[in-house]
Amino acid sequence: MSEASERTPVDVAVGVLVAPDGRFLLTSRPEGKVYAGHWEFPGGKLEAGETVEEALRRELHEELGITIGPAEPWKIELMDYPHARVRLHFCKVYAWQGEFEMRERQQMAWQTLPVEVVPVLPGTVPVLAWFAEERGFTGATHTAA
Ligand SMILES: Nc1nc2c([nH]c(=O)n2[C@H]2C[C@H](O)[C@@H](COP(=O)(O)OP(=O)(O)OP(=O)(O)O)O2)c(=O)[nH]1
Repeated sequence: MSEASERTPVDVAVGVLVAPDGRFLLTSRPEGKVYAGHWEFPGGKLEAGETVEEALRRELHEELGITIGPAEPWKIELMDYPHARVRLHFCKVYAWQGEFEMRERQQMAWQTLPVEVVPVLPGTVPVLAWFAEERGFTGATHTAA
C-alpha cells in the first residue's frame, strides 16, 4: 500500500450509548485487534455504501447483540495512529432493544466521570472531555495508563 493511501482516513461509526441515569457504555477492544484490552466506545468501520447510522446499527448488532434506535450525530474527530488514520463519527444513542451479549468476548462497563476502567483508547479521551464540558465536570476524566 502506498503511503498516501495508508494515510487516507478510514471512516468509523462510534456509538455513545447513554442510559437514563447518565452513565455511558464503554467496551474493551477484543483480543487480536490493535489496542486489544483498551476501553472505547463500541463501533467499527463503515463498509462500502453505508451511512454512519447504518454502519453503527450493524456494528452494534454484530458486537453487542442490540438493535439501536436513532443515532444522533454528535462530534467528528480525526485521529492519527501509527496503524491508520481514522475519522471517528461519534453518535449519541439513547434507545436500544435486546439483551447485551458480548459477541467478541469483549467486556462492557457503564461508566460516569471520572472513568474507572483502564486503559482507555487515545481516541476515547476527547469524548470524555466533551462529556466533562457538557456536564460541568472538572478534574481528571480518566486515569492515564
Ligand atoms: N470503535 C471505536 N474505535 C475507535 C475509537 N476511538 C478510536 O480511535 N478508534 C479507532 C480504533 C480503530 O483504529 C478504529 C476502529 O476500527 P475497528 O478495528 O474497531 O473496527 P472494525 O470492528 O470494523 O474492525 P475490523 O473488522 O477491521 O477488525 O477506530 C472508539 O471510541 N471506538
